[in-house]
Amino acid sequence: MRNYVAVDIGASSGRMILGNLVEGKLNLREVHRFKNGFTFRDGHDRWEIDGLIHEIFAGLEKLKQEGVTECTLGIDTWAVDYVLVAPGGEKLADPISYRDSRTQNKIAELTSEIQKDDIYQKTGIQFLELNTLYQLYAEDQELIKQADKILLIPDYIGYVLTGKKAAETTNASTTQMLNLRERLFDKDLLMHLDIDPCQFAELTDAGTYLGEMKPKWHEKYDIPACRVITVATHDTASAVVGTPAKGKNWAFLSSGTWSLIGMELTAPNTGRMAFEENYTNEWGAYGTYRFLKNIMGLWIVQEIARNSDSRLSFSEMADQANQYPFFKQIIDVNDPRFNHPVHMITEIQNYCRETGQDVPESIGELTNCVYGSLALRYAKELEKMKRITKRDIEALYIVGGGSSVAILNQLTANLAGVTVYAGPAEATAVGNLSVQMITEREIKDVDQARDLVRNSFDIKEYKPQKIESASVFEKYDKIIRNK
Ligand SMILES: Nc1ncnc2c1ncn2[C@@H]1O[C@H](COP(=O)(O)OP(=O)(O)OP(=O)(O)O)[C@@H](O)[C@H]1O
Ligand SMILES: C[C@H](O)[C@H](O)[C@@H](O)C(=O)CO
Ligand SMILES: [Mg+2]
Repeated sequence: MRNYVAVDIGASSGRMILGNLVEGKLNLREVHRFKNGFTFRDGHDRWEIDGLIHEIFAGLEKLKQEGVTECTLGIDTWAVDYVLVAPGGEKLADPISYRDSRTQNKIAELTSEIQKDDIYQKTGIQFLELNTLYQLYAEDQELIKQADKILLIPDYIGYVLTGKKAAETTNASTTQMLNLRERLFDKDLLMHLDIDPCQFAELTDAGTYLGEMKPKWHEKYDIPACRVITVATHDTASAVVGTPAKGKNWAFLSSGTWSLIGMELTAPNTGRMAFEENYTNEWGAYGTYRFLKNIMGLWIVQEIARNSDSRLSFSEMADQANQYPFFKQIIDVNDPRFNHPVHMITEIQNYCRETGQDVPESIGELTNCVYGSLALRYAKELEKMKRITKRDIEALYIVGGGSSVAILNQLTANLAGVTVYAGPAEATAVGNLSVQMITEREIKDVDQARDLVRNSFDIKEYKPQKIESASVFEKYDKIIRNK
């Protein structure tokens, strides 16, 4: 039996999951879980990248102690953030989080120098201030000059483990610097940022063998022999691979810190409506495109938890949210004020006060407000996607931690009028493992992987129930318009 290990590090948590194929089913076992998050250091919000790498070795040591002597390993993480690597291979600084304030107003500045439409036609990527393009535009230019390589987070971790540098395409596309037609980092954008093309590693597609674990790590840690495979290293791309979809007219919602709602296309859509609605064409595994929209997601719930000292678990917060009527308060979850406020609870309360709504006080009321507002935004975006792609959507597959929120799944089904299939919560890790198994030829392709997911996990179905939604959408539109 072959051992596959997924290292899946999201913005709020990381996990290492052992996957095995046993009698036609995918067996998962969580080996190690750890917290992730950024702290304010040296003038910016920074990730503890050394700490994350230490957690990977801790998880591998646990595996070895449990008798696993060899495995393949794939790494996926959140997008856009990078490490500047010196010619000697050491990092020049701890990576800065995409939520850092350094990119505020950088889209306006850069697009006063390069037309927004030009950037979109080159890259097909949504305009978000967190994109690598604006981070590098805001970066310490001296530090960039010292960098031999600019490696995105999962590529950097792969480099530390194996000594091999790569720029995996699903994650590289999130930089908003890949040229769709040339399938290279766009020369004009690089020149505008005064970045030498060789400061990026060679573009590498998901499903490529990267290398063995460096010998020095076997001297330092008692770990299995690992062959590292470059998977779909953008966590959302792995989540899409691990989505148990079948047929054609389906959409996905990768629901975690972010809610990424989209469709898997075989060609990018950079038409006028896609541009005006700020839809993105992130590259998917195996030549697909993830036509999607970033929605602020359960980050807002995470911050409510943090503001209330996490005295309730996420499931207790969901239970309490359920005790109140939905849509009593509605917020625009994508309002930039919710990106990184000093105090999320206060921010939500101020928003409700400013829009003439009752102010939510308890954790239950606040969580209720967020869930109702998310479900409304999901339904709105599904409608937009149908108009832009001229394709019907009959099913929405919700995967990730957010798929555990039954009421959110049901509200979404009711408002969108589509059947929602929820799970697996660890779809990202499942997609990571699937690409490893395809690369090792233990399974044939993504279709077979998705069949496997359907047969291996409990996927819950939420049929749309008839609700009076017209007034809810009217209230939503009025609040969003008048905010
Ligand atoms: N049992 C639960 N009940 C309610 N909400 C839950 C539950 N479990 C997880 N969640 C929600 O899912 C979110 C975490 O989802 P997930 O684990 O997919 O995120 P992540 O992988 O850590 O981060 P990222 O989205 O960056 O990948 C939590 O913030 C919480 O809101
Ligand atoms: C910035 C986010 O990381 C990115 O947009 C999103 O796709 C993601 O990676 C969610 O984990
Ligand atoms: Mg995740």
